[in-house]
Amino acid sequence: MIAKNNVKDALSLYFISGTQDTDRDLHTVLEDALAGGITAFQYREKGAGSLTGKDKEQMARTLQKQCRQQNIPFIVNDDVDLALAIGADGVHVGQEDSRAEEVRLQIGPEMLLGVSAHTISEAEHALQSGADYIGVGPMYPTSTKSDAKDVCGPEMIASMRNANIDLPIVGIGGISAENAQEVIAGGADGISLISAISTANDPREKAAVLFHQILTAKQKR
Ligand SMILES: Cc1ncsc1CCOP(=O)(O)O
Ligand SMILES: C=C1C=NC(C(F)(F)F)=NC1=N
Repeated sequence: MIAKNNVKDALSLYFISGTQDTDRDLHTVLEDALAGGITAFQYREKGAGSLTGKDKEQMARTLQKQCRQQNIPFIVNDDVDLALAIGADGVHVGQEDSRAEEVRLQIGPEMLLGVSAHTISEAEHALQSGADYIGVGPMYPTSTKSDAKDVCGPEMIASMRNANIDLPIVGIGGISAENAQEVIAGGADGISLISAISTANDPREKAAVLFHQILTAKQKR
């Protein structure tokens, strides 16, 4: 179980993927990304052709093992039952209905709870619901999530900080090596991304470049 006192560091370079996000074997992509220096991984199996049931559980268990070997937190998107069944380090849920409070009761105080937030009020609600971190976005246009909300940009993170929201925040949506620094400059503790790594020719190299960008941006703050 990840120590809750260094969630901000753990979220510096937060890779998210499901089998739908790459043409390669996801295990290989994750292995490369871990070698490149990602600090957290979220298994997000979503959309047409995604794994379900036992296949999904087996995939989750093998990916979790890869993360465990590197002492990297393994988070499950949405599927709380799966997260509990395999003893994941955390779950990430959307803001819809009062899901976050319910999920916190289901997972207990130890597991990490991540909540998506698109506005200051959603961020405050997530905080009250017991979230350990919030994912704010989309930072930039993205084609990875078809139902993504309007682009809010790193400015949204800055306004959350000005509203004294000091929960760990990761920016998400359309993040690449070219704009990662802006997201950190906006006040994020880390960046989370899918396609920049899942579709990279060399996921290891890409992760290393992104990690360096984040360190550089954090030193400039
Ligand atoms: C899951 C999610 N939530 C907001 S945007 C997004 C997709 C991010 O994918 P990418 O990093 O490829 O833009
Ligand atoms: C929709 C999402 C929004 N944010 C995040 C995270 F980056 F983890 F915070 N994960 C998601 N699946």
